Order: sequence, then C-alpha cells, then structure tokens
Amino acid sequence: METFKKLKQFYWPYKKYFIASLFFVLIVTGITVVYPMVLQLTIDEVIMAENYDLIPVLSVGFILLMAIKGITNFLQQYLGDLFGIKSVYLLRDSLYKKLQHLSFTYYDNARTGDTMSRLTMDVEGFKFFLAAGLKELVRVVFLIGTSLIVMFYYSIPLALLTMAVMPFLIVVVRKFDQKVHPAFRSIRRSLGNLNTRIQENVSGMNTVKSLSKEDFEIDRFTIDNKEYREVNIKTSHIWAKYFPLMELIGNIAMVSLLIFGGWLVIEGDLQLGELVAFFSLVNYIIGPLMHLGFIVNQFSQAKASGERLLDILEAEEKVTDFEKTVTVDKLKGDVKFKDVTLRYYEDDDEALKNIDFEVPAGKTIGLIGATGSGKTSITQLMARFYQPSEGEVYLDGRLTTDYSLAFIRQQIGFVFQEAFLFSTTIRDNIAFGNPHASMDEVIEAAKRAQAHDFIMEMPKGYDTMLGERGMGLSGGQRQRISIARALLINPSILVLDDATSAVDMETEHRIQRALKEVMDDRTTFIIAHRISSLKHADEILVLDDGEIVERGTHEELLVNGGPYQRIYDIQYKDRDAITDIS
Ligand SMILES: Nc1ncnc2c1ncn2[C@@H]1O[C@H](COP(=O)(O)OP(=O)(O)OP(=O)(O)O)[C@@H](O)[C@H]1O
Repeated sequence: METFKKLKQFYWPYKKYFIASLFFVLIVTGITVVYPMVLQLTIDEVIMAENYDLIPVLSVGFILLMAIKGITNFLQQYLGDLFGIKSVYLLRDSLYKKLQHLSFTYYDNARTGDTMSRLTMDVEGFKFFLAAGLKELVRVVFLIGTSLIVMFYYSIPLALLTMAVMPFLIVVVRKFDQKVHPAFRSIRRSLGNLNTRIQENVSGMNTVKSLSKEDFEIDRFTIDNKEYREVNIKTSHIWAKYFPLMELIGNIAMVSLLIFGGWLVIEGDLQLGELVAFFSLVNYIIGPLMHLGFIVNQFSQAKASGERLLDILEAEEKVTDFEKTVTVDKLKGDVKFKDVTLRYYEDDDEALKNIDFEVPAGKTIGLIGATGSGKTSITQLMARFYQPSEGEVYLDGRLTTDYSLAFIRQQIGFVFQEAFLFSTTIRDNIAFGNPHASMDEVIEAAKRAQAHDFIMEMPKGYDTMLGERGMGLSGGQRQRISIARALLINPSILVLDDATSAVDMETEHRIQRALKEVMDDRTTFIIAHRISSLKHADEILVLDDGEIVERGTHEELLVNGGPYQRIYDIQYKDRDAITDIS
C-alpha cells in the first residue's frame, strides 16, 4: 500500500473521475443483482402461479433495466479510463522531468533500455490498475456483499453453506498473491534487462560488427531472452496451479448447493424460482472471488511497476540549486580552482587531487595529460556536473554553488569528443541550446566551426535530417556541428574537450583560426592530446593521475625537461620520423 500512497499525488487530483466511475459501477452492480430476482419472480409468481398477464410488464421492466445498465456501464468504463489515462499522463510527465534533473552520477549507472521499459511498460501497468483494477475491486466487493444479502433473504441455511466455502477461496487467493507478486517483479526486471540488451546492441552495432561479435551478441541475447521466457513460464505455472484450485473449490460449493437446495425444494422449504435465483447469485460470489485472483494479480503488477517508478522519482538529485542563487546577466569568465579534490564515489580513488589554478577572463587554458589523468573532470566540476569532494570552484569570484545550475550551463559551452546529434534537422541540432537563434546566427556559428561548406553540399542544406547518431556524417563533421552548437549559445567559457580529435590537421588549423576570433573575449579550455591543438594557449596545465604536475606556456614547458617536453618529443619525433621516411 506504501507504493500507492507515495504515488497518490499523481492520481488523487483526478479523484472526481474515479468517484463518478465508482458511482456508476455501483449502479451496474446493483442491477446485476436484480436480474436473478426478476428471474425468481418470473418463475415463482408468473410461470408457477400461471399469471401470464404480468409477462409484458416484466419484459418492459427488464428492457428498461438493461438500457440503464448499458448506459451506466458505458459511463463507468469511460470515466474509469479517463482516471487512469489522466493520472499516468501526469506520472509520465513527472518521470520525464525527473530524468532531466537527475545528476550525472545517476546516468553513470543507469541503463537506457531499463529506463525506457520503466517509462513505458511500467507506466502502462500502473495505468491498467488505476483504470480498471481498482474499480473492479470495488465492484467485486459490492457484488459479493449485495449477493449475500439477497441470498440470506431467500434462504439462511443455503447462504451459510455458501459462506462456508469463502474462507478456503480467500486462503488460496492470498497464497496466489504471495507467489505471483515476486514473479511479476522478476518479469519486469527481466524485461528491463532484455530492453537494455537490445538498446546497447543497436547503439553499439559498429563495435559489434567490426569485431565480428554478432554470434556472441546473439548468445548473450539468448541468455536474457531465455531468462525472460523462464520467468514468464514460472508465472504462468503459478497461474495454472492456483486457478483450477479456485475453480475446484467453486464447483464443490455449487454441487453442495445443488444437493442441499434441491432437497429444500423437495421438502417445500424453498421455491423453485428461489433456487434458480440462488444459483445465479452463487455465481456472483464464486466468480468474483476467483476473479479476485486476477485483480490481485493486476494489483501485484501495478505494485511492482509502482516500485520501479518510485526508484526513479525518489532517486536523489545529487547536484541541485542551492537555496539562494545570485542573478547575474552574464559571466565575465574568471575561473578559479582552490585545492579541489574529487572522488566520483565515496570510497573511490581520487580522480582529482588538490587542483589549484586561476584563469583570468578571456584567456585560453590548455589541459594535457594521459587518458584518465583528470582533464575532463576539471571542466565538469566547473559546470557542476559533479560536486567537488573537497575544495572550491569559483566563477567570477563566486562559488559555483552561488549560481543556478541553468545559468552556469548557459554560460559554459561544451564541445565533447563524442558529439551527440538528435534525429532532427542540422539547423535544429545547431540551435539546440538556443532555439530562438535566427538563421543568420546559425549560419554564422556554422561558418566559424568550419561546418557551413559541407552542410551546403548536402541535398537539403541546413534542413537535412540527421539520424540518432548523426547518420551520414563523419566524426569530424559531427564535431564541427557540435562546435557550432556550443558557439551559438554565446558562452562566456568555452570547453573544447578533444573537440577536434576527429578532424584532420588542416581543418583543425582552420577551426582554430576561426575560433581565435571568438576565443578572444571568452575563457577557453582546450583539452587535447595533440600539442598542436593547444600550444597557443596562454597557460597549459599538464595533468598526471589527477594532479597538476607542470604548468606554463608552450615555450616554457618545452625547455624544462618535464612530461610536456616528453610528449612534445614523442609527437614531433614521430613527425620527423615520418618526414624522414617520405
Ligand atoms: N563518471 C565517472 N564515474 C566514475 N569515475 C569516473 C567518471 N568519470 C571519470 N572517472 C574517473 O576519473 C578519472 C579521470 O577521468 P577523466 O575523464 O577526467 O580523464 P581525462 O584526462 O579527461 O581522460 P581522457 O583523456 O581519456 O578523456 C579516471 O580515472 C576515470 O576513470
């Protein structure tokens, strides 16, 4: 119940639909119980008493009753669906919003396929219970209650006999629930795994094919597919075991009633019509009691789904806005790291150790070092993708936490090594961070990023549609679109994280020349492995294992015999070697 209580905020605002739907359910159920009573009247008061004049009256009454039942049935169904649909709309919306605000730490561990299955299958599972299950539960309880009252009215001993069966049925239904709930959780989890496998396979198809790992992938999928099959079979087994048992108990009750009721009729203690009516009524008890298993099943599924949805809704947003944030129009671009240490997880090794540096606005800073030395981590701390474990990061002399997250991220333009392009037009991809930009501004940014020419060569120019991973574009072209995207937000701080690694030296040179102009009035961080990419920086920080081991200009670092000089020697010796060969 805890799960449903926690999710109340999503369905309670629409309670009016639920209450109205319940009202009509009660009318439908009431009419259902009247049917056997009409049957009893027809047999005992019309046929047995030979009062055939009453037939037209009874017929008209019956038709009227059916018409009312039809209309109320429509209303209860429609309003119930409305309740479910509106509630999950709100739920889906909140889940998506939450996903937008969850911090990077969450996504470091989240699996896309599993998240997708939560947002689709689990939301649907929850909706089904809201729209149908909950109402069905009320209908069943009401139907059993009213049927029992009418039964007691007809014959107390027969009603007691019926009631004697109920505890057995209830025990079986409860046992069924205990078994079926974990089974449904496994189904959901297994489906999440399956979706993850498919999603990762499609996303990583290049790697799979280039390493000829198709068979390996098929085997891995088969394992997950088998697991999904097994949990479904297990669940089906539970169903198959419990439902016949419930039916058996129901049938025993019917046979006992037939024997005992028949004897009462023979003895003259019960009228024939009453026995016939009783049989219909018994069906209204046994049937719903067995159906209760189905409802419990839906309830279990909804509970399992609800728990998975709460996992997302209650996930901690590790990086959030602090209570008081300052409002500034624009950052100048001063950056200062004071004794910053970063551990991605509490007991993890330090990814950054005692990082101390200062960059005045407008300067260009180069970050170089082996892979995993902490270059990207430095820039991510600036934009508060993560929180430093110790030390402080300042922008324009204020702590990064003094600003709102949205503001900081508007002010820092990132170009990542892996440029993600959305499946929309090139124009929209460039304007993603600034959708109100004019076409001229988009073209200007593209020109600076050396992207305009190749875009114009495409059949539809800026209106060319791109695939999810920028299908049809080379790595270098994707990077240039990503640079244009970053430039279009007119950031005070620009971070080029290996942003030109996929373009040839000549294009890199052209991009750098074009960027020089835009870099003049903004602080720029260039992360690169190639010395040629950052040698013009005002200061270069050389990182090793999370520490700054050297700093200075290109010229200074070339002569002090440190790691930078070694990198230089390797890269330029290579060049000389190549020149020698040719
Ligand atoms: N999201 C993360 N969760 C846990 N550890 C991380 C995460 N990102 C980076 N690390 C670890 O932090 C260290 C520094 O990583 P970082 O990405 O900053 O290095 P880098 O110098 O930018 O490397 P590269 O040149 O390969 O991009 C590495 O040991 C890495 O494994």
